[in-house]
Amino acid sequence: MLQLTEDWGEALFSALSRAGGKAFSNMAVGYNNVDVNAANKYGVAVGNTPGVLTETTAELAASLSVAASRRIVEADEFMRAGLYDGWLPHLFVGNLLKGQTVGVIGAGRIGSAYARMMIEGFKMNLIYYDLYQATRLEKFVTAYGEFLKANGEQPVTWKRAGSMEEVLREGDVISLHPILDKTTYHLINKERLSIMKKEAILVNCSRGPVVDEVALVEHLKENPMFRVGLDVFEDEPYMKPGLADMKNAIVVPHIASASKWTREGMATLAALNVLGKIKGYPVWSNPNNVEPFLNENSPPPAACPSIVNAKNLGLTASKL
Ligand SMILES: NC(=O)c1ccc[n+]([C@@H]2O[C@H](COP(=O)([O-])OP(=O)(O)OC[C@H]3O[C@@H](n4cnc5c(N)ncnc54)[C@H](O)[C@@H]3O)[C@@H](O)[C@H]2O)c1
Ligand SMILES: O=C(O)[C@H](O)CO
Repeated sequence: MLQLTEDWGEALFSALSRAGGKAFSNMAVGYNNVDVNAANKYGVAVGNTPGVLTETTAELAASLSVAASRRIVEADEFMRAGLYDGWLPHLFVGNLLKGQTVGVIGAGRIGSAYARMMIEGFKMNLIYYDLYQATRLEKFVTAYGEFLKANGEQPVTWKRAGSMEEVLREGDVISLHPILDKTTYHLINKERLSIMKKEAILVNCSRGPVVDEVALVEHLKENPMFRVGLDVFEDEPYMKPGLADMKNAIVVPHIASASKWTREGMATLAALNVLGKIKGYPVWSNPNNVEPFLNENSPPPAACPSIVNAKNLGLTASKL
């Protein structure tokens, strides 16, 4: 069972295979640190831990969105520094979320859960960009909009953007939730930052290299009302020079999945991926529904919860 901080490629899979190893599992849903082709070459099953961190990660992205919008960290520092001198109309004025547009790039499990939180919680309108249509999310927003309308409130709306640029131009709060691969590396760069609203909020709880962090630091310097909430960084555990000095950045150390329930669930799923393979179990048919593996009151199904290269290795699917 491995951490996302370790890069697994040809040399390690070859060594694992020589040592008789048949399975490997990241204790993470993202597996950009794993060369799956190399694992395929040596017949090693690669596990990950989907689903169990969806809500926890989305909650952190929502927290960063609110904290950045309302300048909570800056205000906390100000208060602790003994600088508060009494109420003032212009003290830490931030952005109202209600009625604004939330932009989601990568509307998969976590992106969709985050979108729902911002829509249900703050009655924001949605614009999203993904390679695939997020049908369930669209249906939810439509139904919620109708519910609000029936109650005499302004309905929320959704739009699937034809391009990422459309989201960047229209979003007031934009949260990044794609996988990291070559199509999403430096997806947010100097040019794309320049088309965002001057007072927009950008949140990244996906992977650091999705954002060109050097360009971001420059943008933060030039646009003091542009704010970011970052859980992940290009060169973890380091930040690019200048980022730590920016008042308009909130930075936390890759804790998006750090709730007790989720971390225990991730450990359980990663262990069951490896154990299941050793026992010769088939692969669970729906890695988006891993709940049966997490029930403390009943034994887990006789299956590997999530093997990303199951098809490549010709592993059988569970009939459970
Ligand atoms: N910060 C953290 O602690 C933390 C926790 C969990 C997950 N993550 C990251 O979040 C990622 C997403 O997790 P998930 O469970 O929602 O995965 P997911 O597979 O359900 O969602 C990823 C979405 O990204 C979309 N996508 C892929 N390439 C894209 C592109 N070029 N442009 C736009 N969209 C694209 C996919 O179509 C998919 O809908 C993980 O891969 C991981 O890297 C980080
Ligand atoms: O991909 C993941 O699961 C995270 O980055 C760690 O929770």
